[in-house]
Amino acid sequence: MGFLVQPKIPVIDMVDMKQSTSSSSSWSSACSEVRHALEEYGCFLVVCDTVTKEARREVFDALETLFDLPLETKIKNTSDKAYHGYVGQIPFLPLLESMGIEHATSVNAVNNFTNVMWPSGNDNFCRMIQSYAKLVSEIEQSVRKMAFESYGVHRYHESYNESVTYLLRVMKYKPPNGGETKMGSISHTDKTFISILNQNQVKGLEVKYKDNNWIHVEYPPSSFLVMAGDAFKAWSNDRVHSPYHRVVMEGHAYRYSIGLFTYHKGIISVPEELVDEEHSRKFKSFDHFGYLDFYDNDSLFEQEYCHIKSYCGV
Ligand SMILES: O=C(O)CCC(=O)C(=O)O
Ligand SMILES: [Fe+2]
Repeated sequence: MGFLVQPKIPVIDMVDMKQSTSSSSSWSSACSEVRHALEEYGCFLVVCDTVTKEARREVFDALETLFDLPLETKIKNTSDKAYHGYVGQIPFLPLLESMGIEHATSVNAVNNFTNVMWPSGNDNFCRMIQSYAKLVSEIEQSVRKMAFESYGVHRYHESYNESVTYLLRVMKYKPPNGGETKMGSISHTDKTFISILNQNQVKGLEVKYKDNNWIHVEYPPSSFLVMAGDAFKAWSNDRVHSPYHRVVMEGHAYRYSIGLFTYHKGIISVPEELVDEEHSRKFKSFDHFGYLDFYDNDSLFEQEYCHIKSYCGV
């Protein structure tokens, strides 16, 4: 009789990578691990000590204070882009509230957001959030560099850096009352290139594996979940998997989470190196924010089908 082994999200330790040079064998084996995790799971947990325990705690304390602001203040978080401003009060998702801070690695942009929320200022919030976004954006750049390198297309890394834009989204999920749905967020794929997530001590995130079973995300200490979005899937000519995921709330505690979401200003094209006889072109060049609009206007947005294929599949 065999035992069923539950798949587990891979954990990649980057603490010791700082000393590695791009030509070292530990670097190239870490690049292969990143690629394997992205292709097999569409995500992995990265252990990284650049954001201290203290800084994480401060950020989650700050989120509590932010969401405690009156609703009329929070809805002032607006954007001309879908899913970039305040989201909440949704009848079929009563547990969720979230807000977005565009260009979150820039002090000025975070300052603008802070001044809308606290017209008399909140320097501490601004400093903490901008510094968190900056440190997490460095993790994003490292993992993207590793992925590009393992596909042999590192020459695109710098130009991608110039067109990347960072959205920091913060989420609050209240615990369900008896009888209320437990669904904190519907099953979806991210529309990003890469998303980097973190949570307070309250679990709830689940990722769908390729066998259709849901894996509960358990964050090891000092870790972040790196997840590929649909834009990465299309860029990689369908090699990278962008997994369905959802939040299911159990218990009585409030859950807070924070995600750094990357979008690409302008057009994304599959690198010519990733198209050959064995791998015919699967995606046309596409406008990343155009895809976000397409998804936002899709009457089937709640359904699990490949939205990116429908937008720009060949
Ligand atoms: O709250 C989480 O951990 C995940 C949130 C999420 O999937 C999203 O905002 O796209
Ligand atoms: Fe998501």
